Amino acid sequence: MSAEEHGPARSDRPEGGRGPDQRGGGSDRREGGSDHRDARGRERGAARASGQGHRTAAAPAARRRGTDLARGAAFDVLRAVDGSDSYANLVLPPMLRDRGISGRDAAFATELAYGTLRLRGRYDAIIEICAARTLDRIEPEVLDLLRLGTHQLLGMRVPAHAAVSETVGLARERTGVGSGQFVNAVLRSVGRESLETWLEKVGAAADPAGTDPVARLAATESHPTWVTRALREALVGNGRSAEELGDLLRADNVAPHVTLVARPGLIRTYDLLQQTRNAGTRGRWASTAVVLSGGDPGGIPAIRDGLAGVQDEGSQLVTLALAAANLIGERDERWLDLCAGPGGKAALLGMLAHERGARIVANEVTPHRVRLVEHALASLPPEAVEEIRTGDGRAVGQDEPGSYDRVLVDAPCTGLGALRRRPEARWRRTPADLSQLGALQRELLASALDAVRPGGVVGYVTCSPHLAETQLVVKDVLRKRDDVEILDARSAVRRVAGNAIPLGERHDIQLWPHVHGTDAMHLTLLRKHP
Ligand SMILES: C[S@@+](CC[C@H](N)C(=O)[O-])C[C@H]1O[C@@H](n2cnc3c(N)ncnc32)[C@H](O)[C@@H]1O
Repeated sequence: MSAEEHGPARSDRPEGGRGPDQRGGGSDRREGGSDHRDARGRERGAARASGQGHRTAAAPAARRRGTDLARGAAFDVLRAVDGSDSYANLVLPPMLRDRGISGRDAAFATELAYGTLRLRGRYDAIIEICAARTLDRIEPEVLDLLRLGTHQLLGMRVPAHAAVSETVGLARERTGVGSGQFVNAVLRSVGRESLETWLEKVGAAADPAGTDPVARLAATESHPTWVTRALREALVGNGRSAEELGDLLRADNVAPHVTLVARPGLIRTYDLLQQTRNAGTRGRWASTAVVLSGGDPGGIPAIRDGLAGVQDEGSQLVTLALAAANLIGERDERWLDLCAGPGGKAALLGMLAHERGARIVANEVTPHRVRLVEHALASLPPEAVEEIRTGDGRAVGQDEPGSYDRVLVDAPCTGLGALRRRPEARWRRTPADLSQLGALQRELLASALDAVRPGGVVGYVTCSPHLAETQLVVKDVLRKRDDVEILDARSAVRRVAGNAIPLGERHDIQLWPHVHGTDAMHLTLLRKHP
């Protein structure tokens, strides 16, 4: 899972660890990865020359074994995701380690597994056409093999003969000779057309009358239709054009660069940059952000020592903005992170508080995620942290009314703003999640507003742009109270990101992957009347 996490606890990785697509061993930033591969799918030409490829002196037989192992690992990841609800980014890295898959083979396996999962919707539509049968009439294991083969053909540009023969070989090994023939026939059919032609066909199948561009985009850009419609509504509801939808969906299909946060007071951004040895550049918006062009963040000393972490720039920005918001009244000494696990924002917030002589309380409901918060805050000076506690954030407002100067509610949400980081997430979520999470989001925000002192500020944050999790939650909670005003969060964000950052007409903030290069984070700043 990513450096940040959203939604009910499903991942147990400390902030400093590698997130989805935040691994070493390669990058699948292209929609489908490198386009320079030799007959066995290895990178060559520009990709190797740029140093992305890991050079080895391995003999051809050993190389062959490497790519076979990589394809086998990608298949096993898809099976784990399908069969046991596992998360690809939690399953793949240890699998690569256990099987001794490294360097270019690890990069190949990563591209293959994550890219296939992201583009599954698109590939399923193509496979259905080529197999001339509905997907429910294909064995799940065989379907995964077809998806992997299709991604090699259309997403990774592995030469067709290698993509087909290697996948057929894997099919024979894993699912029997009969399935090998079927896989061979379907993949040959896939390989007969270009990606562009397939996108035309898939789009036409999804929108035969030519009247439903959203259904067409959902199919071609591989998002569930309900998610696609919700993202369109979110664009429009935030004053952006529905015409941007394609760009947004395409941005979701590209793995983001790993972004680091230099925790203020622990390390300067300049010094973190030095430690990246020319692999890092400054972030676009947050003064704390360093963007890596490649490599393993775990190898950077500041990450190992907890002076820096892996954190999306949007997460940094909303945290910095909460700290920059204007309070009324002098006191600014107790800050609360109501939903802190696994602790990325709490670590940044804690250091921002410390710089000002304030202290943070980090609250989290799930005990094992409290351990992650403890890990994330371990490198902070003891005087920065008042308490790390296990508790239901919904009770804090009643238990400690008016106690805090600043409160962060980074609410559990669908995570629809971080799809680029979580290869399978878009296929897991359902509209039913919205109502379950919506009730919790409202209660947590109401509790935070009770817990903040008069004149204090609450930051309501989601990693989802869905209107039902953002604007509607705030509207509903405020309908029941008259002691709160919505601040113009744009001025706080401009103070920390500069005036060039594109923001809309609204007082709340919605960031976008295709505009800001961040996750689609939402921030509303609310101040209690003094
Ligand atoms: C979006 S994540 C927070 C991410 C975190 N701020 C970070 O940057 O690392 C939401 C967290 O809220 C927690 N949570 C869910 N229900 C809660 C509740 N009732 N009270 C407190 N925390 C809750 C989840 O376990 C999850 O860890």
